[in-house]
Amino acid sequence: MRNGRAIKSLKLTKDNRNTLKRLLKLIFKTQPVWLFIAGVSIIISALSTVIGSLFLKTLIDKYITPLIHQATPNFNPLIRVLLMMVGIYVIGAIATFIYTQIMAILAQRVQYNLRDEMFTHMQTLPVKYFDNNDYGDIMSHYTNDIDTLLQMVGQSLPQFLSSITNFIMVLIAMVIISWELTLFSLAIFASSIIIIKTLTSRSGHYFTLQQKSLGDLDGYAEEMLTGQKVVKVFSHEKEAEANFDKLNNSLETDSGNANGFATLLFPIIGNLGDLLYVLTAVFGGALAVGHLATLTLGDLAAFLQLSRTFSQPIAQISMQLNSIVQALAGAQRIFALLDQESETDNGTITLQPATDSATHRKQWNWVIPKPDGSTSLLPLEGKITYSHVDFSYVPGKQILFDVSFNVNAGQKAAFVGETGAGKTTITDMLNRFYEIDSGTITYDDLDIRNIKKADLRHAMAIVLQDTHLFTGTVNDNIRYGRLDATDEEIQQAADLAQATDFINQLPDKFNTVITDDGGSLSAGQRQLLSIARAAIADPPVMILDEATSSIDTQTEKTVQTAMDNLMKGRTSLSIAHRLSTIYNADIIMVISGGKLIESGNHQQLMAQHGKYYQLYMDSFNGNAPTAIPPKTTN
Ligand SMILES: Nc1ncnc2c1ncn2[C@@H]1O[C@H](COP(=O)(O)OP(=O)(O)OP(=O)(O)O)[C@@H](O)[C@H]1O
Repeated sequence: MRNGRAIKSLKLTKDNRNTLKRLLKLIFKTQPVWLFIAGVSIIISALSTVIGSLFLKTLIDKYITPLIHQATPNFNPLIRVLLMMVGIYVIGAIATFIYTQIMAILAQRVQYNLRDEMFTHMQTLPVKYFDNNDYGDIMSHYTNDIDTLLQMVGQSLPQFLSSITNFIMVLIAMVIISWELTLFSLAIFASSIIIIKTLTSRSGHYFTLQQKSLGDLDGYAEEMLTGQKVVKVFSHEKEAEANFDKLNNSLETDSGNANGFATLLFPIIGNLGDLLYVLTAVFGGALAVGHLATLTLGDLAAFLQLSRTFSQPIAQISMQLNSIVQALAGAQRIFALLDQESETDNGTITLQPATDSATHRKQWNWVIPKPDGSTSLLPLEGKITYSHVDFSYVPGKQILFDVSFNVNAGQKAAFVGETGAGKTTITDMLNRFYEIDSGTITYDDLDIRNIKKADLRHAMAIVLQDTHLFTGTVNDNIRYGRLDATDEEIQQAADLAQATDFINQLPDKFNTVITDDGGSLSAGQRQLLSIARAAIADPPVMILDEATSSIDTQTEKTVQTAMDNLMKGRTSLSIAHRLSTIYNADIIMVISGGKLIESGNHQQLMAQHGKYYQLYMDSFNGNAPTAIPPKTTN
């Protein structure tokens, strides 16, 4: 089961209690003063209910009953106390208004902070996290989980606290009036609690299933949306629909069960309240009539009123517990994301710009700290060396075996090999998306583990097979490579990337807004923009994953020219899917099953008559050109 989906049992287990504690701490940290005011308002609101009910006893015994025996009753004292009673309830209503408003605002604040914290933390997570969790799942933290949490902090939690406070105060007031009647009510209450507990634990279980089904459905819908073209191309619409129906059905069943239980709870508990009321009235009447307890008419009326308000919080507590339990599932998933370990970085070597005094060209230096606190400088050149590199994504399933090679600054290196051989994995090791198991990788003879990750990544640019464009103008998308690039530099990068022609045909040229990951552009055009983006970053090392997507021959030529331009004067590691593009590479490395099995230039490898020779002949269906293009260097 994947991390994001690992929802644990939702009974109020230790884990759940810890989540609740952590959440309460978070709420407290957000606005302690307002939280305190809300707490006081909850107490005032509960007090007004109790005092109002107790007033009923005084009202009946001291003001109404004596009036019955008076020939000319004076209603003024009665009106006075009635007004006082109204005053008490008004104060209670104001207090309720205050705490509900405060909690609603507080909930928004908590939600805002959590979203912010989640997004900030997400930026620090290693690529591994995104490789191992699907986007739908991660997205649902920002939508469902946060929403249920908002509901909980804004409504369920304050209502729950208010119900508990009411419950305690009402209980005290009931004992003051009659301990016998209170004991009787408590006995009935205890039986209700047992029933409620059974129901809520069942419903908690179903809510967990519901959240999980929702995550599955979201994940699937997202996957189908992003892969919609592939679904259509392979005519898998029916299967996609059938799978969706399956997930939708299980969501329906799970939410049916969860909500069925939740809606079942309210009437059951409501009726328990009525039962309590009737039984208390009968029992209280019997006590009074049988003179078994000193109960006045006022006592009985106030007690019945209290027992009414006593059963209400019970009904509410159980409902609110349901929402809280449901929100805790979301909170647990959010905290699980926040607890994901950030990418660690022990690198101390950094990059620093320097201007070459002779050429006035901007250059970069590695700044290497020394034990005595001083630093030494080393020019950034772009020499890459792998020594005996082993790597596994998952422990026990090794992908790279003893990979060693050297690419000098300015050289072109190309990786070839069957699909899944490990070409992309080799290049991913250089920017430390993953850590190698053993061996070393050096950049300008510096172990990359000693270089700060941000600076290491700054020292190279990647043009991926699947380009990603952000919503924004063409300018913005190219500038993503270097945020301080001027418009003129962007123009030059676009020229280098052969992208100017097509950009000028767009409605607003460089200011045309691109949406939907550049959906309105062709695969080749998207590739050219991503080449321009890499060109503007202008690092000495380029990693190029050649596009496998079918682009027409003319565009392919343009992309190739753009790539060649990009490689000029730099070290390049390219993953070649078409052998025709790598004749003039300085080193061609043949990868098979995670091992480097042959290396050399085109002529050397052809002369070996090994795997490369075979691949080359196969790619021309045995009709390889007899004259092999001569090796050229830039
Ligand atoms: N994130 C990952 N987690 C686990 N295994 C992975 C991951 N990425 C790749 N692999 C596995 O590593 C192996 C090498 O994959 P890699 O993408 O490096 O091959 P490749 O030679 O670049 O293939 P292609 O030419 O198809 O792009 C494959 O078996 C692949 O399934």
